[in-house]
Amino acid sequence: MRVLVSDNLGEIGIQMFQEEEGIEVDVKTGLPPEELKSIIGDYDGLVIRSATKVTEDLLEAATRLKVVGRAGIGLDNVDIPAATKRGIVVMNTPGGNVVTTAEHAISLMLALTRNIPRGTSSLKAGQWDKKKLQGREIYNKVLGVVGFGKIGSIVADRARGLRMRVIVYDPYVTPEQIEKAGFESASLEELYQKADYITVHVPKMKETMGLLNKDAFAQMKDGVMVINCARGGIVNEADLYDAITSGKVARAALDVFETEPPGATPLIELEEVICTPHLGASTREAQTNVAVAVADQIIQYLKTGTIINAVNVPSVTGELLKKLSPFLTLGNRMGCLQAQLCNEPLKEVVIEYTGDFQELDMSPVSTEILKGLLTPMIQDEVNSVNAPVIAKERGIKVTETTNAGSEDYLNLMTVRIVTTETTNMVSGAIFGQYEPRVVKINKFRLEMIPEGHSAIIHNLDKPGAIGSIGSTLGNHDINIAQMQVGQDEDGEHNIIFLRTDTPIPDDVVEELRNLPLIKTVTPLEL
Ligand SMILES: NC(=O)C1=CN([C@@H]2O[C@H](COP(=O)(O)OP(=O)(O)OC[C@H]3O[C@@H](n4cnc5c(N)ncnc54)[C@H](O)[C@@H]3O)[C@@H](O)[C@H]2O)C=CC1
Ligand SMILES: O=C(O)C(=O)COP(=O)(O)O
Repeated sequence: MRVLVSDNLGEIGIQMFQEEEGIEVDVKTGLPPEELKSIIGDYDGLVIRSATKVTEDLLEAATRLKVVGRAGIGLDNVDIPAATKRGIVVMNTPGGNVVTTAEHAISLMLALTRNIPRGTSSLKAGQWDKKKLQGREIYNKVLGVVGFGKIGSIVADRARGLRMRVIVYDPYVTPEQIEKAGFESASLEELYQKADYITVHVPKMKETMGLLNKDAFAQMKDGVMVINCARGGIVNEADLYDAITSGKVARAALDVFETEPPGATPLIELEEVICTPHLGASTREAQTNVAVAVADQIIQYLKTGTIINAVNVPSVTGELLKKLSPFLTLGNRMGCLQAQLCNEPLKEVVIEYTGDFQELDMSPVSTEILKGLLTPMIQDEVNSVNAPVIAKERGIKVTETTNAGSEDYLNLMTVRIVTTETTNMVSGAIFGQYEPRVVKINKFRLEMIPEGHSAIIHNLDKPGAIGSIGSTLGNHDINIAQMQVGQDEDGEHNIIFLRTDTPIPDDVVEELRNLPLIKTVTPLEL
């Protein structure tokens, strides 16, 4: 497995890759997009921070890539839908840099209020601007925190320690939760009207781009100060420039920019603006945390399939993986069996878990069923990341239900598929601890080991039918490894499941089909 680190990663993370048997790591930072594209096809894993842009164009060349790991939080530089479509897991390391980033927001607020950058540069230029650089206290001032997630809540807590009055707006956190944490919950309008300082801590998304714009500034107090340590563009830069030059906003502190690096823009050149080059997460502690986390997560995924902190696929911890492992195998085989039993356009897949599944997150098994089902049907490479997306793209409705009781089995999985022509049902269970069995195909009960070269034969339940199958295969030197006969409820028909040591060639399948008591023969590869 080869891993490429394309942005600066803490040395400890690189060492972890180097020390891992079976993993080779290359560090190539600051590559122009075309150069990165020319080498990405050689790698199974990619480690990034905010500089590398993981675009659809790059992913097109990433034929081997299995995982993108972001040493940090924001994933706005990754085309997540494009990665998902290609079956690439995208993971970040939430939590590792949140204290550091919150401390940076607080540092910027204090530096802004007390003119620290301007004091430094004027003193270095030989001046002593005491009067001009008078600041103000933050004590008892109102801080409006927009976004009460991991970083916003730490900023609120630190500001409380500085004896500020903190008000919070976050539409996805209940007022009770905000109040329980000891802060005042506010609407966005109230926050704009009351705050002396506004700091944003929301992700960059369609809904948050330009959140602080012309209309928002118009609602704010005169002389408000604005801090953006989240993402460029959440505070609209052109509108901020106008709000500062018109005197509405007194000052602003920016760590992030609409384009990075931004160059010398009119906004940055304003005396009222202080800025840092996306330093929010840049401390030794945070970079150690995120480097260790990303290296650990990527190693675990590449070596064991354990998924931690992925944003485009459910997490599967080692423990869950162990518990689910037999069901994953069974699910894949059941999907694969269904695909071969009815190869007509799929409309719907209904997955039912009956029995002792209540405590388990079965979504990875459902994905594995879809993977098994879609793989024989389509050309594209289907995997456990993109199977649900491919199903959705093809207009296949997928539903999953979990029920408590099963009459005959401790755990029963049923996959019902609805095609344009028919409905087909397959049920499976785990025997003992690990043995997958298909136990029902529509009305037929059986106990079939779903693996290898197999065939399903429908025949009339009359003497000689089974013998004729055995002799036909024998005549062609095909050894039967397992044979199971299930009887239809009407007693007239049988379903025969055969497992053979070698595949049954097409001409032999045809010969079987022509036997007098045989109705259908479906060869299977499971
Ligand atoms: N400057 C830097 O170096 C760093 C910047 N960041 C940025 O900070 C952002 C926040 O990080 P975390 O706090 O860890 O994320 P988080 O996911 O814990 O919190 C985000 C919060 O924003 C809230 N939110 C979403 N839409 C909102 C809206 N329209 N209005 C108000 N609130 C809204 C969510 O409910 C959530 O509580 C990241 O997405 C990243 O872009 C993160 C780390 C370092
Ligand atoms: O973690 C984040 O979201 C950050 O913005 C940190 O960015 P960086 O890793 O310092 O380029």
